Amino acid sequence: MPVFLNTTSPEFETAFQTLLSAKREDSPDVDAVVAQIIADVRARGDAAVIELTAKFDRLELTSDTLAFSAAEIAEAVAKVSDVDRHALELAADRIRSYHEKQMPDDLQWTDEAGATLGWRWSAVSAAGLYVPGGLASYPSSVLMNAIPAKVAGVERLAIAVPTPDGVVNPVVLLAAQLSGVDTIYRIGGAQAIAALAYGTESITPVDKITGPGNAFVAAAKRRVFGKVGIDMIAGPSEILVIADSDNDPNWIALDLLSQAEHDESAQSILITDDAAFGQAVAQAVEKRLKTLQRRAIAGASWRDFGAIITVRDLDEATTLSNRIAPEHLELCVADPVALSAKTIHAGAIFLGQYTPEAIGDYVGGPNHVLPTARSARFSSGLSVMDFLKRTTLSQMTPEALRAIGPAAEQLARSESLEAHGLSVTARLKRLNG
Ligand SMILES: NC(=O)c1ccc[n+]([C@@H]2O[C@H](COP(=O)([O-])OP(=O)(O)OC[C@H]3O[C@@H](n4cnc5c(N)ncnc54)[C@H](O)[C@@H]3O)[C@@H](O)[C@H]2O)c1
Ligand SMILES: N[C@H](CO)Cc1c[nH]c[nH+]1
Ligand SMILES: [Zn+2]
Repeated sequence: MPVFLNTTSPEFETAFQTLLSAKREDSPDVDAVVAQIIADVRARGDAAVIELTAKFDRLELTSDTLAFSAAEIAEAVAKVSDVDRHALELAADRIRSYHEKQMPDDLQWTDEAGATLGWRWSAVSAAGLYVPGGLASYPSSVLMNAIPAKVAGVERLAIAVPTPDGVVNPVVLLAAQLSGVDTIYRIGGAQAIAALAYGTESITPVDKITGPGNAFVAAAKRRVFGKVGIDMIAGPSEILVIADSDNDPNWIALDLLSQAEHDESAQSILITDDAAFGQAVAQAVEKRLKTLQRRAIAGASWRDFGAIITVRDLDEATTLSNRIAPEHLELCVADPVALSAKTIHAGAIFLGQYTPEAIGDYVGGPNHVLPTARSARFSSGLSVMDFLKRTTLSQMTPEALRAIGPAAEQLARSESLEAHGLSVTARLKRLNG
């Protein structure tokens, strides 16, 4: 059973704190293993990647087969049904047009001192997208990672997807093709991250690595950060639903289960101003769990991390929601726009009872790679900005240098950085004759 909390109870604050700090991920000591794998890939390149792929994915590769060939991709993609293709194309189109609107403008102006200032955006040259293997291999996540990169203007896009026993999801390959991915490597884990970051004889290094993965992938991303950029370390999925009693309990139960079925460590929380409605949702969840395909995973998540919180009113719901800072927030209330306006910490907000979170996972348009584990307090979901860098621009005229140079000379003196000051002084001397 999930926990049932009520804000009128004297024990509420302690129980809520426990909910917020629940440790939802096993963190086995993988870092030492990952450090060793990265060192091995750096030292031995292809040979290390090939050996580790044989060991962990039971797949024998050569330098020539690390990447799928064009013929292999075409053969796999031909197996995708028309209905799957059309759904993926619709999703890709909607994700692309949403992300196109995120592109920021360059800006330049001349200030009162006569200095021309500004900034210019440019894309990273190459990005590597990690796609988890096996059952966790989601074509939708390929679109969500690759399309913003392409919209940002990334020239070279590579994917690393492990294919345990040689098995690959053809829809993943189609998603890569639709998004404009150049190369698809059939490798995974820390060795894939190391190869993308440092390069090998057959794998050209990239500048930025994005995408989710297991503990080995996450530890490797942390370790290669600095050599390359990374997006974030994504944790287990989360959903918080705020719902009044004017909802179908069955719909809300399914929304809670939609994230619970991702992972035993996922977290689904309902906040409602009607205790009886909360009970009805809890019953609907139990009923659904009897037949859901992924009931073992969803059931464990709901039992260990699920919660139903009864509040006095919807203002109190928003206060709690901002403290939780969920990855996904559904507002199934009469005036979702008003509640949304009061929300300051959430990765993505879904307004109204006709906007299930699953729409955002696939076809809404906004990105589904979002901050988890309360990191929505200080970060945002994946966007074109993750694949862009901002370069600042400054141009002084003689008048501008005369106007602001002396202050630079003074600051250089106060920092005892003589050459700094002199580089300004030398120019001012010439200008001032
Ligand atoms: N947040 C999201 O959007 C999202 C989406 C999809 C998947 N995921 C997460 O991605 C993860 C997928 O995990 P996965 O394991 O199925 O696939 P994965 O691709 O992340 O990892 C598979 C790789 O792990 C490495 N590995 C496994 N055991 C190892 C060991 N003992 N030592 C060294 N390396 C080892 C192997 O190299 C293997 O290729 C899950 O945690 C899932 O929740 C998250
Ligand atoms: N909800 C996941 C992110 O939290 C993303 C996803 C992919 N497929 C379905 N859902
Ligand atoms: Zn999902």
